[in-house]
Amino acid sequence: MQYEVVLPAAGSGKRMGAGQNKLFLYLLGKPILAHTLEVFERDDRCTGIWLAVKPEERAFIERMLVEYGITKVKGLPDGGAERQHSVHSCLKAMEQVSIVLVHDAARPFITHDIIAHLVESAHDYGAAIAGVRAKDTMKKVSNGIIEETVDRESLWMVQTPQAFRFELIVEAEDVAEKVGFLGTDEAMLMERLGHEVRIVESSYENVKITTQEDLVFGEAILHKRALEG
Ligand SMILES: Nc1ccn([C@@H]2O[C@H](COP(=O)(O)OP(=O)(O)OP(=O)(O)O)[C@@H](O)[C@H]2O)c(=O)n1
Ligand SMILES: C[C@](O)(CO)[C@H](O)COP(=O)(O)O
Repeated sequence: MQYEVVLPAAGSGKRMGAGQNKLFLYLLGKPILAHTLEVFERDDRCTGIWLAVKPEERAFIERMLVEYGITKVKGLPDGGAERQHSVHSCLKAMEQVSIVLVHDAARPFITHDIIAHLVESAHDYGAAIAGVRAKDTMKKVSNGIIEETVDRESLWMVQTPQAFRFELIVEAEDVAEKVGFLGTDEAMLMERLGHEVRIVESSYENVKITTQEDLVFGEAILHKRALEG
């Protein structure tokens, strides 16, 4: 089952505090963005990559594509003020496909087996997202006071990729834009329209590089994988 992937890469990395797009930071001698691009370049099921970029970073990223031999990129539309807008910008630029994946470019450790499971689930059910079960006790807090402990058995920490039948996510993004709804992931846009969204068990290694600590964890993951061969 083939798919195309949307990689939002137009963020500012404020929580990283690096003073630049965190995707340009290096892990083991390679930019985070290059690590992520290589995953999809090397996946035979991936027939196209769409990158949402900041206009002022487009030329730099185009040089990165050449440097790392990335040939599947079909377009680099302008990103938007919010992640959702960047994703929508890519969807608007795409031709109709069967399955589209939305994946944070800041998650370079995703693997082909999880992608394949997501694509299959999206084909069968319409929408499927990656996640892992919560490991810590989760509580609702208000003004520094515990309000409620949430039953951990039903809690998942949601990741990307998030995979969809193309027409379903395009409709959900269009409706969200029309009514001014802003979600923190694509699944929210589907849920609010009453669509069923399946979750696929992912890996705790599929971290989103967000703060400085994630760089340390990320290098450790790469070293571990290098030792595993
Ligand atoms: N307006 C935005 C915001 C985010 N992203 C992308 O969405 C992914 C997940 O976003 P996040 O981790 O929040 O990245 P940043 O927005 O850069 O981080 P911060 O919120 O700390 O500024 C990243 O690959 C980021 O580049 C994007 O394309 N457009
Ligand atoms: C989409 C996401 O990665 C799922 O956990 C997350 O919501 C992105 O949040 P961010 O603040 O835009 O990085």
